[in-house]
Amino acid sequence: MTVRTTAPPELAVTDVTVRFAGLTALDAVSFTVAPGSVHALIGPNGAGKSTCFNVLSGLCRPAAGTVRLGDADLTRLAPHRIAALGVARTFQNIVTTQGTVADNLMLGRHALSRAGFAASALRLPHVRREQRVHLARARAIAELTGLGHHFDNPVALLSYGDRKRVEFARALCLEPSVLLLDEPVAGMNAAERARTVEVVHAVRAELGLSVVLVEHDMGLVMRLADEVTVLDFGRAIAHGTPDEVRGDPEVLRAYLGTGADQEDAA
Ligand SMILES: Nc1ncnc2c1ncn2[C@@H]1O[C@H](COP(=O)(O)OP(=O)(O)OP(=O)(O)O)[C@@H](O)[C@H]1O
Repeated sequence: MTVRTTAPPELAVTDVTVRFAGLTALDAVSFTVAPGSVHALIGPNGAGKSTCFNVLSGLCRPAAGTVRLGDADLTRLAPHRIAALGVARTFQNIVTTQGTVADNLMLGRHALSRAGFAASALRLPHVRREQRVHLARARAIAELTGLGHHFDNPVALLSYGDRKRVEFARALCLEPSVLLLDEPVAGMNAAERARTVEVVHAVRAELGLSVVLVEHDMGLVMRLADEVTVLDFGRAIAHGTPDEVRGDPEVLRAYLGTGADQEDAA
């Protein structure tokens, strides 16, 4: 497995505002994802977490504000350009069912392939060499994400948790410097959740990338995140370590004013 030798660039979100008709879904939201860190976005339903992910991945264009990855301005770029600049994402509700694990991971490598359509169709020697390199890398990513023994298996035969991790591994196959994980454990049982936490730790340690996480499972957020940004009605109401935001009065108020059930309330 290749280990990143340079830190990924900082991801800086500055004063991002998104409006849908009369509704301000994000209101001058700013936060910074430190290189190599896990940064969680949390908040009650409708707080603007998905909208924020959609801005980061180019699916939603902000009315104002900027998103920068190091020196690159990602604001308003098309999704494929943002992916090419090193920001990959998983989707909350997409669970792959077609092809083998290898097929899905090779789709993730496609954007990195230099071979043109004609050369690929003719299976020229340099194309076959390139394919072998991509396949070896896809296999290494499958090992890292706990899917190595399933590499040649049809995805449809895997458990739900493994299928969700195929989506995760496919995003890693883009060799991102920032990975956007949208509810990576939604719908998983306790064992699958624990496994996913281990995999995120392993990926981060091995690949050194930054992770931005939207997740309702507060236990997982507390175990994984270095920093947390709390959104409420489109505003960033708190930033800090998991312990800092857990004790923040405004955060407790946002979560129905109790705070007692924080582990479940988000
Ligand atoms: N395409 C859209 N058109 C109109 N309103 C939208 C659109 N997408 C989101 N919204 C609204 O923007 C606000 C923020 O929604 P968003 O989905 O970003 O919140 P969220 O924090 O991800 O919520 P959840 O935890 O329920 O997924 C909500 O009031 C939502 O109804």
